[in-house]
Amino acid sequence: MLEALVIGPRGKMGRLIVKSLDAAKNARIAGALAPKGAEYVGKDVGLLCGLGKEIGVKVTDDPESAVRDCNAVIDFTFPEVSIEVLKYAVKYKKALVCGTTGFKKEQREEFLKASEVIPIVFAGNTSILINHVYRILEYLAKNVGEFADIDIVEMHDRYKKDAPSGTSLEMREVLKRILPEKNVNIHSIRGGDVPSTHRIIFNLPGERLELTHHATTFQCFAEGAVRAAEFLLSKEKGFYTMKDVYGIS
Ligand SMILES: NC(=O)C1=CN([C@@H]2O[C@H](COP(=O)(O)OP(=O)(O)OC[C@H]3O[C@@H](n4cnc5c(N)ncnc54)[C@H](OP(=O)(O)O)[C@@H]3O)[C@@H](O)[C@H]2O)C=CC1
Ligand SMILES: O=C(O)C1=N[C@H](C(=O)O)C[C@H](O)C1
Repeated sequence: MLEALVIGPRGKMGRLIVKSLDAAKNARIAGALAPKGAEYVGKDVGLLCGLGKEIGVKVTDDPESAVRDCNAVIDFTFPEVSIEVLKYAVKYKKALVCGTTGFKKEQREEFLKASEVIPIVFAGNTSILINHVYRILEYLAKNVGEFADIDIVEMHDRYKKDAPSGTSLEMREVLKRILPEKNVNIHSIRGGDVPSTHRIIFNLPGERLELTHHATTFQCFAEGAVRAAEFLLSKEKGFYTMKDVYGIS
């Protein structure tokens, strides 16, 4: 059974992850970790996250006990926070789902290194459809990429801190693996309350293909995160992506 620790339960994603865990059959919310001294430390997680009921688990700001008392950590916060969380996950040998974006290269490498000890899903986008889009991009890159001008346009709400989005960077990585010399521009737009849109444009002389994914709510990301944590329970160590979680070959 999944006994998950949610990092940042008051966050946009943190709240939804708590809700998804509450709705999942074989899962329990083992804990919720807030920043040191946050005013909601000690509150019941169910009430904080809008479940409309107490679940008997209090928000804590003690990472040691929080990580020790779970079997998987789900973290959608900030790069600096996630790097701290990673250290505790390694110390207590716990599975880790990291959905945070905006990492520097050196920070990403720390996750790779840690995956020699613990199982990690590292994913800039946990939705099922986006992970199928990655597969479609491989196909297009192989078959028409050489002749196409390729651009990625991503749009998010005005509160999103990082740009380009983690998803658009992953998309470019997928394309560059097949077309290392190709210039793929990313165009980032921040505004209003758009949850998440990614459009990949393949421009050929005389024709154009536009592939667009819209997340209409953030629920798809939260459900993907819980599925990733469940996936990790049978793994001892290793670096996984959502393609592994969804079985996309
Ligand atoms: N992989 C994916 O599919 C997706 C990834 N994301 C990524 O997830 C990340 C979070 O996004 P979002 O939920 O919108 O951000 P929010 O700003 O809404 O939430 C971040 C949370 O982190 C908490 N936090 C800050 N410091 C600490 C700390 N030291 N310990 C514990 N918690 C801490 C904050 O707490 P407090 O509220 O107290 O300030 C806040 O609640 C971003 O990087 C975003 O890009 C988002 C959606 C999908
Ligand atoms: O709203 C966000 O923040 C999101 N972040 C991820 C990203 O950076 O790609 C995934 C999704 O686009 C939502």
